[in-house]
Amino acid sequence: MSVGYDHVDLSELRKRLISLGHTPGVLTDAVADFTVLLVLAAARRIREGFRAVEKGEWILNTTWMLGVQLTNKTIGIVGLGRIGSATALRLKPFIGNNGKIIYFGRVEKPIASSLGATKVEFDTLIRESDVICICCALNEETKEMFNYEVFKKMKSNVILVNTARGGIIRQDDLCRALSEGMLGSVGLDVVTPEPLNPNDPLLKFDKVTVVPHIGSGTLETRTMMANIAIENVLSGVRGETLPHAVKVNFDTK
Ligand SMILES: O=CC(=O)O
Repeated sequence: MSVGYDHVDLSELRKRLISLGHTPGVLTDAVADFTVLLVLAAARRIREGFRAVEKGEWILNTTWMLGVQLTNKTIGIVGLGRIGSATALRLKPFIGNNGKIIYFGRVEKPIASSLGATKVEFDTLIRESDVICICCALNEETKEMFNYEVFKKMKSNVILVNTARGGIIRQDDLCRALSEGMLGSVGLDVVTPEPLNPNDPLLKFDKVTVVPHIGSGTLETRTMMANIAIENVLSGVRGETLPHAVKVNFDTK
């Protein structure tokens, strides 16, 4: 019951002629909402704020706990597909008329032009963005695409949010970059492994917010996903084509 299928061995399915169903389309809004939530949470230091209140470390000082405002900023979206474009659409009012949306990778064409989003090289995106949202699928091309060399090129106060798959970020490199003082703040709904060990080094950085892969976790979306999964299963047991099938390509020649 997921839209992503990076956890399934497609070549094994192909060999065994097993069909694969997934639940596309219905989680776009939930995940896009959640991506915005993480952008704002990271920009406004929500995790540190909660902690300060809980630990009695609330300081009455106007220069304390200052965050970053999104007005006029450049948002970089990696993967302007369904979720990426819904995220960009939601973030557009926050950046205002002088903000910019740039993107790299897959694109839903009509949306990109109506957003006024500009396609750029990956290198440009990571150098110029104030906020980077990872919204692409995990595959051979995107695996560990965010590594130490990439973190080094980012703005020192960049906000990095990943609601796609943990494997797109090389996590050891992220910890190294953070321990060397790089990056502004980070919001992660996806990590490696899941669940993350509570002693994982990633959790010691105040500026990293990790949540437990709940981007699609609304009652509405999970209900739609369940219904799609049920339709897939029923069609499967009846020997019919799955209504929401992953293209496994059973070409065996
Ligand atoms: O991450 C969630 C999904 O792929 O459904």
